[in-house]
Amino acid sequence: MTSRDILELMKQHDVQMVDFRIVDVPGRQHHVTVPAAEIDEEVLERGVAFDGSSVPGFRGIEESDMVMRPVLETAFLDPFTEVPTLAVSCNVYEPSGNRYERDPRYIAEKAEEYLKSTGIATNAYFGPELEFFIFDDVRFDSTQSGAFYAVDSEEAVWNSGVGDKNLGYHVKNKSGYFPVAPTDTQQDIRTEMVLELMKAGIRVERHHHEVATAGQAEINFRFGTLTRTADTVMTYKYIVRNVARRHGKTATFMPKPIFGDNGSGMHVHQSLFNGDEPLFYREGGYANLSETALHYIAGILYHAPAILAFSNPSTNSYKRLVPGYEAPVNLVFSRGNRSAAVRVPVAVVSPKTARIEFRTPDCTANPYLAFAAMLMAGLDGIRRKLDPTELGFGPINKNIYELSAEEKAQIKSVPGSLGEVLDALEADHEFLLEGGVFTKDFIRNWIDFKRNNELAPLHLRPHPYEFSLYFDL
Ligand SMILES: Nc1ncnc2c1ncn2[C@@H]1O[C@H](COP(=O)(O)OP(=O)(O)OP(=O)(O)O)[C@@H](O)[C@H]1O
Ligand SMILES: N[C@@H](CCC(=O)O)C(=O)O
Ligand SMILES: [Mg+2]
Ligand SMILES: [Mg+2]
Repeated sequence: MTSRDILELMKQHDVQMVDFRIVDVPGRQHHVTVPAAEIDEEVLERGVAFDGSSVPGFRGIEESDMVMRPVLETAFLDPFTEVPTLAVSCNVYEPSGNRYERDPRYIAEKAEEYLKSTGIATNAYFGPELEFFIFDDVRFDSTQSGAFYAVDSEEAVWNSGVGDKNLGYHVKNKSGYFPVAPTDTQQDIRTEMVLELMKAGIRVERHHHEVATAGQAEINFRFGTLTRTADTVMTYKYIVRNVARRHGKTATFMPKPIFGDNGSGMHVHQSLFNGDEPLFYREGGYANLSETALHYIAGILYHAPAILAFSNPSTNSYKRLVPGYEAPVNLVFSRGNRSAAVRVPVAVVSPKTARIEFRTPDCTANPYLAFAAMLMAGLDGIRRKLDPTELGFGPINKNIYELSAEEKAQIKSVPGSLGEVLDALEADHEFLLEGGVFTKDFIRNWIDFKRNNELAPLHLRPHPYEFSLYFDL
């Protein structure tokens, strides 16, 4: 897409505002809006200035002038604004014209460049599956679970069956995976989300209710290249949240909003291709995987404690990674098995769909950083020819939650806290520095940011559940 195409698109849709968006270091979008009358080819090329000192994770106040420059192929008509507005993702530049080293999008692009430079493959494909909850209301209730108590539509249906007003079919509370309406009350809102995603140019594959008893959803879209897929994740979250808001509801991607129910993950399917040639398939290999795929898996599992600092970067992430809720708790790989950190989907067995699924990540990840970190770990596995079995990562074909104590003792677990993974990243990050993809400054900044802004403040605050445990002691 060229600047001229954008100007043409603006004319066609009577666009009155252009919304320039960047992603901060933790993974939130920020924007600056410019009237269409101010937009010409030069502005689209040069970008717009902004104050970098106010963006979380960016630089200090002493050197705050920065520029956001649009990536034209990311443009879409924003369905949530009152006047026609074109939204576009941007790269961040220094006033000197250099790319800004802490821009997450730059790190993602560098990872793709690095992949090409290794000669291993030309493309890495990523297919993330984002799960989320749609709540009617979010309240605080320390007696329920010692946490925020979220009210969802299914529960509202359940309650509507109580009392003498509802004389019709009494809808029972949801159990199991994906029962049809009226138990599933969210089909229409998911469909509306899908239609908006499609209008924004995202190729949606399907949507469904997820396993949680409360209103949990999943909308799957087609895999793509690393940076563009991370762009899609940002647009997806924006659209999902704003369709929910349109209905007076709240969508959250928090990994474990409800104690005792399934959490929300962002499993990431991955494969490497050399041009058109898929590199992860070998008929007759374990789950029809090639040696390259096995080395890639070994790299991911070997560096998992460090990768999790990017793929599971919140204190809440570790409340999801517990047994019994389909979230992985062990660092092993397995064909078909959903209790393993790396699953090899075997339902589709063609060379083009041969892929691995890393199930650990969740949506609190900044997708640009998490995908880049996974690719770097997988490539390190390929470069060093790591063997997942020699390293003790399986394969395991049983339900890991149900292994005996002796069998479990042989298996490594995923780390249990944000503190642990930040320590792991501090000790293991050389593989991320290859090709200058991540910088030492970025990793230092990330660890300090997470420790100072999330871990330490949480540690200092009395937790609601402590009231239930200790208030009357
Ligand atoms: N070769 C490939 N490389 C990377 N991703 C791929 C490839 N082929 C398919 N995908 C993507 O993998 C994802 C598969 O999602 P799907 O929901 O089927 O996975 P699943 O793990 O079986 O589901 P769930 O975990 O919800 O049970 C989709 O985003 C799809 O586009
Ligand atoms: N919600 C589960 C995954 C369910 C699934 O396999 O789709 C998780 O936390 O990862
Ligand atoms: Mg799912
Ligand atoms: Mg999955």
